[in-house]
Amino acid sequence: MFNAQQHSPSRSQIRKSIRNARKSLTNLEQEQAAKKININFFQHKKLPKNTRIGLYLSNDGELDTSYLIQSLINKNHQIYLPVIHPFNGATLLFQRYEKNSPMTRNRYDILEPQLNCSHICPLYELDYLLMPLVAFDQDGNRLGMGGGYYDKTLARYYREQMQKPELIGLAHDCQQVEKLPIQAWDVPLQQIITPSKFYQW
Ligand SMILES: Nc1nc2c(c(=O)[nH]1)N(C=O)[C@@H](CNc1ccc(C(=O)N[C@@H](CCC(=O)O)C(=O)O)cc1)CN2
Ligand SMILES: Nc1ncnc2c1ncn2[C@@H]1O[C@H](COP(=O)(O)OP(=O)(O)OP(=O)(O)O)[C@@H](O)[C@H]1O
Repeated sequence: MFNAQQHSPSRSQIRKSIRNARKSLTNLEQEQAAKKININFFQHKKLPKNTRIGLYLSNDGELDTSYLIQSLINKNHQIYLPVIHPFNGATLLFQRYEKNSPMTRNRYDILEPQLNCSHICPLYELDYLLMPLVAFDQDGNRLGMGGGYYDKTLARYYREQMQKPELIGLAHDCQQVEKLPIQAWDVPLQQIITPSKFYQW
């Protein structure tokens, strides 16, 4: 495990080192991790019918969500993916994703659904938000790609202590660090699922 306390690395140093670590995983390791996360998720979460789940399409060595998305769709749950807000460019909208949804690439070359306002779900109507992350620590703190998209999107949710959605991080085991240097706007996670562990705070 990366020992953040001993070397006191900055957020950007941790970001760089963990992004390299997850990008070095082989295709086989990624595939095995994706299958394990699928099993691990359903072992820990018993979903009522038609659960609304915010997810993401993997990029940059992130934990591959494709098996999990397929399983959730097969069980008739509703999947929503992040779309970078077309006007403010700083927060995320969550839009319904189905097998034939038209997709487009955002400014980071990540696939997102083509904006259709009638398919957007307000954040507070999602039951779960499964979030990508670069690094997490033993207190459930999350470090992302550095755009602040999730933190800005969740700012009101955190301030007003909303009940929904439940925030769950998905990560490879190698993305865990001992302690992250945190910032005032960081929104901690309630659970983190890795291929081998389930953390809850
Ligand atoms: N799969 C996935 N989708 C996501 C996120 C994510 O972390 N993962 N996001 C979570 O917020 C948002 C996108 N945020 C991102 C922020 C920075 C970079 C990135 O690659 N930055 C480059 C610099 C690119 C540039 O400025 O042109 C880099 O740091 O190398 C990617 C995504 C929305 N969708
Ligand atoms: N609630 C907020 N209000 C205003 N600015 C914010 C807020 N949250 C984050 N920011 C800004 O966004 C920038 C990036 O934040 P941070 O490094 O925490 O992103 P991240 O968590 O790594 O990325 P992401 O949430 O996109 O995965 C910071 O410079 C910060 O100024």
